[in-house]
Amino acid sequence: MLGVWTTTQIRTAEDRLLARTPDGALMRKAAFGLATAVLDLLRERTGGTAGRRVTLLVGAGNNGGDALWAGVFLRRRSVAVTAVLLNPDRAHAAGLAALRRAGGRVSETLDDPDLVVDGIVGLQAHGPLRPAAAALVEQVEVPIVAVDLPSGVDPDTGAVDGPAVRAAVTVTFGARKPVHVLNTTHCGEVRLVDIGLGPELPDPDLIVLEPDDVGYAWRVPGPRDDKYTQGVTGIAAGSANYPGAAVLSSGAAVLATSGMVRYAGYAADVVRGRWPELVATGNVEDAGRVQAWVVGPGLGTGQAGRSILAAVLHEAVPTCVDADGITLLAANPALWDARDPDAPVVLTPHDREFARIAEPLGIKLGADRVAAARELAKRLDSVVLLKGNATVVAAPDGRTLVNPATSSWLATAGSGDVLTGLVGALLATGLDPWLAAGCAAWAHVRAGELAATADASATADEETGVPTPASRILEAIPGAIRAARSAVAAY
Ligand SMILES: NC(=O)C1=CN([C@@H]2O[C@H](COP(=O)(O)OP(=O)(O)OC[C@H]3O[C@@H](n4cnc5c(N)ncnc54)[C@H](O)[C@@H]3O)[C@@H](O)[C@H]2O)[C@@H](O)CC1
Ligand SMILES: [K+]
Repeated sequence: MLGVWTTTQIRTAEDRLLARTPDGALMRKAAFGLATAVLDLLRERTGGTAGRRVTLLVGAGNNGGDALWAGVFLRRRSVAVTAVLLNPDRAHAAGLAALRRAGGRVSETLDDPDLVVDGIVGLQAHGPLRPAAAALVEQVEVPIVAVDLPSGVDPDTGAVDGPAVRAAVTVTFGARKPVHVLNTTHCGEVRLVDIGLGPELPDPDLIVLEPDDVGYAWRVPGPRDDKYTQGVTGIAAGSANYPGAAVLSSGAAVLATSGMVRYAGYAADVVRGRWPELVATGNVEDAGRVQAWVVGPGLGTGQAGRSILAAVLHEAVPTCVDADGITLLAANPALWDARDPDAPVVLTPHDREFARIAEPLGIKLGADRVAAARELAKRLDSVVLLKGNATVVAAPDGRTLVNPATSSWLATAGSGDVLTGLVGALLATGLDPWLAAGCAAWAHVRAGELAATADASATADEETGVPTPASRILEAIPGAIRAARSAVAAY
């Protein structure tokens, strides 16, 4: 499990650490780690380091100071270093003097570098890049190493509102900040340099699940288990017009766990034809006992869908409500009010569904997606899984995890139906609903990655992957589970 801390938490921890550390020591530790990453990238991109050219973009604060001190270390490895000072009067004085002594140059232009270091702004960043910085960044045609975070991106929300640095590598210090998991597109590869902050940090504000966390949580059958004891999943999805959603959600549940899956709805024949191991009936009341329901994908938003949703909520077991189920809930608050408050609910909205259900409660989905998901989770006393490039999963008690995307291939029709089936299957195993949603989101991303690359060792970025329809994501679920389970085995 990886921890993520807000900038306020980090500043407080840094102040405590600074108070018991000699002047400048932390910055030099940070800068040394930064220089190491720059050298690695230079080697990777140019085959060497000596004589290569690095330009530092230096802002007014300590972020620029880190860049200048890294320049000093780079000079010791015979790298030609140029510093462009965005605010010459306020550049970090000691760092600038040391760089000059080490033979670094100050220039007003980029000077045709092999690599650029973005030390424009760090923890104190507010709003988009200012015009002078934006103009410089726009001219850069080589890889950028961001100091602490890519300038122009909000450190706490990852939001971008105007020009911003898109880094190949981001080198951060002491602890991961929200930007590093909420906006992987602008951060690139994130490297964490230890500056001894650990003992000063409180509990993290957000967490990111790692493969072994998912592997531990994923229930597998033991010698005494049968098909019922592992949790039976019920799927109420699809309609006469949209049987596909039912096939995808049911399939994800069938592949996710070894327990039984039941289907209830208008697509029973189609679903049974595709998944013979599943037990299908026409309606929820006849489905038999399940430990968790999935309701919503492809249900339609008319009277028929409304009745199915009401029937599922009446069962009072852990339930994942998705897609049309969310739209129906938003339009029929009475259904929500009538549910058993002790039966956990996981809502899995995309942005528009989120707005439908949250806006009547006065909750707006703005730049701070974590805050919005938390607020809705609290207000509805439910787990909220807010889909997006980074998926946010908030529990009513405030626990929040982020599942960063590794590519955008999952943005495809039917992809959400697969995710819902995974959530439902994990709920049925009795897993804590917040963790169930988080593990499902992790497996979904991993399956998308496997499907897009067809290579278990690769991560799928836009350069190497191929479009991956939802049926392919579905087929890759066993590979994703295997990846999580083998991470446990390797431990
Ligand atoms: N405090 C510490 O213990 C450590 C701090 N470190 C570095 O210090 C950084 C924080 O330094 P500071 O607190 O000096 O603040 P920053 O360097 O983040 O900000 C400096 C200045 O940038 C300006 N600025 C704000 N938004 C801007 C924008 N959108 N475009 C252009 N300029 C903008 C502000 O006027 C601000 O004064 C961290 O990000 C990290 O890089 C590291 O050296 C590690 C240790
Ligand atoms: K920066």
